[in-house]
Amino acid sequence: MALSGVSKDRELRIHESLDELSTDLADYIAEISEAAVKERGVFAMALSGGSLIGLMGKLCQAPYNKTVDWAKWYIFWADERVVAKNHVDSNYKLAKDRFLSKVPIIPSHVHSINDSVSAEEAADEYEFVIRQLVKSRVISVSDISDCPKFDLILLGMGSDGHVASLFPNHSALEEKDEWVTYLTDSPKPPPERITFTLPVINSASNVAVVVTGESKAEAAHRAVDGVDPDFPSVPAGIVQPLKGNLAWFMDKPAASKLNGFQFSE
Ligand SMILES: O=C1O[C@H](COP(=O)(O)O)[C@@H](O)[C@H](O)[C@H]1O
Repeated sequence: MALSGVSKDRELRIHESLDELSTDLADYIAEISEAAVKERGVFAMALSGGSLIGLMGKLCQAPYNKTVDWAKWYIFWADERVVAKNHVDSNYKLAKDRFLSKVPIIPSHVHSINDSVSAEEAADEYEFVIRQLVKSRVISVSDISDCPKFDLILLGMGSDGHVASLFPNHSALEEKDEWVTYLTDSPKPPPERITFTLPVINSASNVAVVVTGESKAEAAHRAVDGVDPDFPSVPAGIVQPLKGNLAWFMDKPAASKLNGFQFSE
């Protein structure tokens, strides 16, 4: 790793290259899955879309393709665009093409949204599915928030600082009662989306935020370097698991505007 450090309970893992970041991310996911399978017998992970999925590519290669206990994996989406599953904008399609089709995860363990109903119905149905899987303990439950406790939630971040489909100044950010909410006016196309709410994200055992590229440096600075009344934070800055671990994976361009940290080589 190029640099590592801790800031306000966030572990910062800053890498020289995308290749190095991908290897570290694959190691991190494999370790968390192994620990979850040992402790609970299953591993429940929620994905996002975007650049994150390409950066997970090493999980499809040796040694992980042989060492990971794929049959125990359950896959969810922290956010999804309400489009057909074969649509170019579908987060499911991206994950299927680049990751799920290359590893032996059991198809019935892959829980994607219903793409043939409205965004509101898709969010309600997805929350219902998650509630059933909490009941059967495929997904654990938080002892402090009454929310599902995913073993791992993987988030990307947009250059505006959004995570999942929680955008700056959008009312979905304030949703406290639902586990899954919906948008019909996403500032980034497509407009119709479902998203995990902040209480669900912040109830996970582990959350990783994966951020690359200079276009995200300003938002990463806002999120990591904290809140100042004249310098508002962004949704990524409010991701702070109540009891879980938070790790930020960055390349150097994304980390180039961070300040105030002690890094060790
Ligand atoms: O719209 C979305 O954008 C974010 C960030 O995507 P990236 O390509 O800039 O990494 C993604 O994490 C989210 O899941 C997706 O729906």
